[in-house]
Amino acid sequence: MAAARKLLQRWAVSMRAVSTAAFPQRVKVVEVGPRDGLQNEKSVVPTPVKIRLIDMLSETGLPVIEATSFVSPRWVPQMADHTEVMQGINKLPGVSYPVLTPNLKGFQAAVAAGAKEVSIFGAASELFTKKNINCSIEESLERFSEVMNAARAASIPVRGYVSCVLGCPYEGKISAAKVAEVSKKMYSMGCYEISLGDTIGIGTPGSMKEMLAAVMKEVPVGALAVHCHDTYGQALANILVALQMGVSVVDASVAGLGGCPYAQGASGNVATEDLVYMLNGLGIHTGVDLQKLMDTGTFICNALNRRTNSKVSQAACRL
Ligand SMILES: CC(C)(COP(=O)([O-])OP(=O)([O-])OC[C@H]1O[C@@H](n2cnc3c(N)ncnc32)[C@H](O)[C@@H]1OP(=O)([O-])[O-])[C@@H](O)C(=O)NCCC(=O)NCCSC(=O)C[C@@](C)(O)CC(=O)[O-]
Repeated sequence: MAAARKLLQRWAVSMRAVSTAAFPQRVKVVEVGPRDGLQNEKSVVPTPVKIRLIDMLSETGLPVIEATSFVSPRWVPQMADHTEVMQGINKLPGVSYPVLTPNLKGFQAAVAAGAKEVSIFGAASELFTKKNINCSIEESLERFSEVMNAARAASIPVRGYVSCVLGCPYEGKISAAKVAEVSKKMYSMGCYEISLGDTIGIGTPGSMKEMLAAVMKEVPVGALAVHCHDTYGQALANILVALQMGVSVVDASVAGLGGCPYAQGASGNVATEDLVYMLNGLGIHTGVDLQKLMDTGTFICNALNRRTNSKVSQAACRL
């Protein structure tokens, strides 16, 4: 493993020959593996495994680890142990552990379990919104404003997701104007950050550029994040375009775990290991220890009895 580490560092340094003038100097990596990664697992992942995963991720230097979601256990049984997870993890100072809350009920349960930050999740597609949270876009925004009011009263920061920004499993193409409209509404409500989700990983650098250009007219780039699933192998390329356009917050999932239960066939998010490797190569600071991250990926893949989706971890295993 020490040899693998040395080689990875050497490659990362040699890659810095690439001009980095156009990129942000620092990127905040938002780890979504414990939530986005595990919500779609067929067999129930034992709560102690989830807690160990989050505790290992906390030791890697990641600043944000999305821990779980306070959604209906009938809709997403895999997240039914949200309270036990929130109360079982070792919360390190300086790391935030946001959770998903679709409505006021979820928000109240999250706060009771000790959450200090939450995320609301909307979409730029009517059909996806219906399948995912059982309401229209307009109704979802009404529910979110109740969450925002309660969060404001409790001084809890709220992140907003907009799904299907580059395509929808039910409606197909989604216009950049619609993504910009929903993003603007969620930002105006008080979300401190809007994470733009390519839920089915169908985007390309071309469609990412067009969508971001439209959204950036409505929401400051400093308040934007990208959340790229890797279904079509485009995630890193799409993220690179986002970085070039000034985005400095990127979501990722350790070992590339995951998918959305309401987006059939969608694969996991970009693997955090691959993202950190690319950012290291660009000389962009993340504060994340790649080796510890790879060890964490190995832990969760062994626990789930599956192969990692991280190309970097696959390569390191062959060294
Ligand atoms: C939003 C609901 C609850 C509406 O579901 P509903 O059935 O319309 O809700 P309802 O208000 O009619 O209530 C029905 C029952 O659910 C209960 N209920 C109501 N709310 C909650 C709650 N918060 N927690 C626990 N229970 C709840 C409520 O109390 C009631 O219980 P009953 O009286 O029948 O016993 C449901 O559709 C749901 O839970 N959906 C979650 C779907 C989900 O988690 N999807 C995955 C996350 S999104 C994603 O992955 C995309 C993202 C973020 O990663 C970005 C990207 O990739 O694009």
